[in-house]
Amino acid sequence: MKIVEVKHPLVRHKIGLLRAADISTKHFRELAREIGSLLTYEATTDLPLESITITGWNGPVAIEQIQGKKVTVVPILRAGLGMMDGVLEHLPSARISVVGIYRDEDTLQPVPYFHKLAPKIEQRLAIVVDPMLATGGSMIATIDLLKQQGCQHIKALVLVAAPEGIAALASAHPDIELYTAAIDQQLNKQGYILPGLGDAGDKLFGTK
Ligand SMILES: O=P(O)(O)OC[C@H]1O[C@H](OP(=O)(O)OP(=O)(O)O)[C@H](O)[C@@H]1O
Ligand SMILES: O=c1cc[nH]c(=O)[nH]1
Ligand SMILES: [Mg+2]
Repeated sequence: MKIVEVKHPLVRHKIGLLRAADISTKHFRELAREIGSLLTYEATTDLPLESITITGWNGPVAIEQIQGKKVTVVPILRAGLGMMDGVLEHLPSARISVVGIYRDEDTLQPVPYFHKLAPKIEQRLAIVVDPMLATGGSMIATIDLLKQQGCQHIKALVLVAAPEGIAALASAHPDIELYTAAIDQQLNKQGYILPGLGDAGDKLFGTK
């Protein structure tokens, strides 16, 4: 599995701000969206371009545009919604494929409860977004679902990844690419990432 821990100073700065215990809901949301945008910039460096000729101010001019491959953004509910607008800043025409999965607090197993995928998903690049890759169970279940529907080209964008989650994801889906703003130290006994961000969904939605 290709793993990219983005080292850009803007990303390093913003992920540091996200770790503050007293961060406001507003600031957490802003930073999650902004880092989502910066990760998208990194994750799209290999999108193929094609040349076309258009009419410019002084006649025909050759320009480059991203080739026809369609994109779907896949937020994993709830917390993935916090990164979705950052992706759409760069890919405003992308279809959205919503996947609802929560992690059972006791077993740490992913529990699917909803999905509504974009049409022709087998022809699309899927950019899956979720702030936290902890055990990896939620991301693996989402990618299982996308592949069952025929999706072949998948990139995952997360804010913080635990080594345990990276290993599990690489074992289950070695063909995908993972972009993360930080690889942290470990999981605690409750399956939370250390030093991590705490509960990203609760921080984004103000539910605690
Ligand atoms: O890698 P895992 O061990 O599966 O854990 C990570 C998952 O846990 C969190 O979601 P949560 O279950 O809290 O749902 P929420 O987004 O609705 O808060 C997070 O947003 C991931 O989806
Ligand atoms: O650290 C973690 C792990 C799972 N889910 C979160 O929101 N945070
Ligand atoms: Mg949560």
